Amino acid sequence: MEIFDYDNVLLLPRKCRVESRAECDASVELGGRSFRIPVVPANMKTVVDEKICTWLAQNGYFYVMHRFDLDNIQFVKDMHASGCYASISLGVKKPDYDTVDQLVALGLTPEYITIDIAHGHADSVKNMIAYLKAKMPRAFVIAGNVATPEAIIDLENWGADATKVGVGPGKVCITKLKTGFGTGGWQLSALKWCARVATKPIIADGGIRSHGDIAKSIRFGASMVMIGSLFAGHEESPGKTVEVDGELFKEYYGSASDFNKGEYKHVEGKSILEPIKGKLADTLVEMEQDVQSSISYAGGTRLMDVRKVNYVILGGDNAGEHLLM
Ligand SMILES: NC(=O)C1=CN([C@@H]2O[C@H](COP(=O)(O)OP(=O)(O)OC[C@H]3O[C@@H](n4cnc5c(N)ncnc54)[C@H](OP(=O)(O)O)[C@@H]3O)[C@@H](O)[C@H]2O)C=CC1
Ligand SMILES: Nc1nc2c(ncn2[C@@H]2O[C@H](COP(=O)(O)O)[C@@H](O)[C@H]2O)c(=O)[nH]1
Repeated sequence: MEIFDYDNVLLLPRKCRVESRAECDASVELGGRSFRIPVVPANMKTVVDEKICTWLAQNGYFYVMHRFDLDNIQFVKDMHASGCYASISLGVKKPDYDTVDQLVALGLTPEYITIDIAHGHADSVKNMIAYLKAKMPRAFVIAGNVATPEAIIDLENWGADATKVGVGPGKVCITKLKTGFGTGGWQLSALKWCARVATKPIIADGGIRSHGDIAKSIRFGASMVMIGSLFAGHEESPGKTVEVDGELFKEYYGSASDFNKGEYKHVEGKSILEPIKGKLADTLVEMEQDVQSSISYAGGTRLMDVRKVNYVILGGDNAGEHLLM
């Protein structure tokens, strides 16, 4: 198997087919809705809150609300009252089943439900998918996180409508160090490996460090990417603002960090400071423009044209040009 990651792969251009990058369509379809870009901010407490999720939904973007210290019922009610789709996260424990029961009792169905646990290739996820499919058959269920083709096959067979790939590549992740497991350092080739067997959309989660990594993820089989660190340092970001030597930063911490959990038990995340870099809306526009440029370099007009390009691996044992024959 070829092992590579975002920083040692480059995509190869094909003859341009547009006169302007504005002709390139960066939108993607997921669960029956079209979104402006194939990007979703991570469902983490220092990345999204109710206000940001509402703004994203109202402006044509996909969002997944986090599941920590949150009244999911009220959130779904508020989103629907604002005329927006509701996209929530669930775990696999008793309170998560209670949430589903309450939503059903109130006749509320979130349009998207993300089952979000560290080790998503598990019977606990199988059981939750089955419960959701029985109680809320119209909800689009995303399940994760996983790292192998076996896991993708199982999650899809268990009924997931999409899967989320990435165990340990995140910027505030310490899973690799604490457990010796994961896709940290080879997330892009893990994505490629998983995509070979996938028949439903994959969300590539974690490890995106620059906008060009979005196109690379699409090339290797993702339909969408989930990003935390690139979103955590905006003026509106929910993390605490911290001043260091006259410079402003935002706190960004892992969902499995003691900061999020409130205790030091099974900690697999840390806290860092992200420099503040302006408004979220501006970053999203820049991402859209950069994805449009990627599509134009791919010689295409639509997002999935990026899948057709060749690539090179720089350095290492797998170095070389990889041509689509
Ligand atoms: N993408 C990634 O690499 C990672 C992401 N995270 C994020 O952190 C948050 C908290 O995750 P998580 O701790 O799973 O959530 P929860 O604390 O809600 O745990 C979910 C369930 O999975 C069990 N569980 C968790 N890890 C394992 C494991 N390695 N093996 C067996 N069972 C396990 C837990 O039991 P018990 O606690 O008793 O073991 C619990 O029953 C989530 O948002 C998750 O996405 C966390 C780590 C890695
Ligand atoms: N191993 C851990 N992974 C975590 C934790 N909290 C979140 N995450 C994952 O990271 C991505 C975001 O990655 P980034 O590189 O874009 O910053 C997020 O979507 C989760 O999958 C954690 O505590 N430990």
